[in-house]
Amino acid sequence: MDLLIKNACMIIHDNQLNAVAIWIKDERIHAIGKNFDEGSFEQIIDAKNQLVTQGLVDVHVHLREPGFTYKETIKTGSLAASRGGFTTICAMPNLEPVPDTIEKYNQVQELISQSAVNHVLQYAPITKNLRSEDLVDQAALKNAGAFAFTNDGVGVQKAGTMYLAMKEAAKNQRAIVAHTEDESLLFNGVMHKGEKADELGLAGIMSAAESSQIARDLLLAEETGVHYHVCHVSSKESVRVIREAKKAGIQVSCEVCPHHLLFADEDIPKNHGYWKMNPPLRAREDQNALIEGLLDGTIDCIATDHAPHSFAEKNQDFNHSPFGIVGSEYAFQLIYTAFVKKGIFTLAQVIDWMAIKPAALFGLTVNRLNVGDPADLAIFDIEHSYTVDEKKFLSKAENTPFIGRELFGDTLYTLVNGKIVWQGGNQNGSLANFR
Ligand SMILES: NC(=O)N[C@@H](CC(=O)O)C(=O)O
Ligand SMILES: [Zn+2]
Repeated sequence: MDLLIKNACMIIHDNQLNAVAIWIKDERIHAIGKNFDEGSFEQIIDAKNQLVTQGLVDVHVHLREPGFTYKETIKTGSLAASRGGFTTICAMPNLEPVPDTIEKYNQVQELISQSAVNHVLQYAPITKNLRSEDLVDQAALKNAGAFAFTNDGVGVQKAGTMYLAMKEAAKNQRAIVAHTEDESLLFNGVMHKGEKADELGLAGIMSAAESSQIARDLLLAEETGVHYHVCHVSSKESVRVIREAKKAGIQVSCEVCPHHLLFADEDIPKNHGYWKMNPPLRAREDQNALIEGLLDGTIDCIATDHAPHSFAEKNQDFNHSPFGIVGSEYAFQLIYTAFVKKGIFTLAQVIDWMAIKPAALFGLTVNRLNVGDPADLAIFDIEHSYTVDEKKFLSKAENTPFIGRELFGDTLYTLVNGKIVWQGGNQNGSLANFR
């Protein structure tokens, strides 16, 4: 089918292109230009006053299938991501069973091929059952399609285990993606250690629980030469050690989550599970260090850590709720509203952090808006504002502190391989200067 997106505004490397047309044919971008004969297209999308971007890429989501389908499924999680403009998402392996053998990994792949509406790439774990003991067979899982290895949800507690995993991953040319958390430094903490935790009478998690394990891993990454990627960096010390490691030539990359960029612990209004996530919201200076880290290139990309849980699980206080918040459906909109509209980030930077860099880090195929690229695209009505309404979520879950927030940038369309997988409300905004 031939589809034309006309009057598109696109940002390519800081240049804004207005009123261009994108011709999509056979799942790919066939041509980009101005004067196509509209009569020869089966479908035409008029993107007047709207922003057309490469499909967004989220390297950190939890889809919960198999094992926890009451929280989310591959179908609902991938739909939620499509609504957010994501065309590729990378799913964490803290599932039941953990896909730590080829058989179990292939079973998840089969479920993905049956029900995902966008590209879902499944991570394989670093160790069997996510425990810091036996390594998985990386070479076999790589052959089965594993694009990277992670124990997200828990840290790899033993340095020796991490070292051996990194050595193997370097050999297999795969990244080690690390949730860093030294369990001996947790002391039953449920939120960031500081005044707010004291005020709420809750046990705190010190930043060093995260940053000390990053420091350990950076030296092991140097020793092994592996590509080491750090999940959801949350503290200023973590940013500092990663910045130093990059200067020293260590092959490290990292991601930050929207909630850590938008909030600090002092913003937590009450002792409620919708504010509980791992790592926790830290101090204002940590939040500022994360923004700085993105701007100076220490932090490579933005990832949501979409972590759905049931209402009953999350509608409790900090001591009883599990960690995690959902994020797929409004991540771009949060960043656009809080940072681009205020002139802190440019749209080109955000597209880089949410579409281009995350794909490049792991060698994933991505649309770069070149002719011949897969037609993975999102169209945002950038000036249309709406309120985050959990009742409209496509995710099964609604656990997020962003409920009720006013955001700009409704997702009008998400296209995967040239096929419309999400179509939103059709409000016309006005074409502002998107940068
Ligand atoms: N981030 C969270 O708070 N929770 C995640 C695990 C994780 O990403 O660490 C989950 O699986 O629920
Ligand atoms: Zn994690």
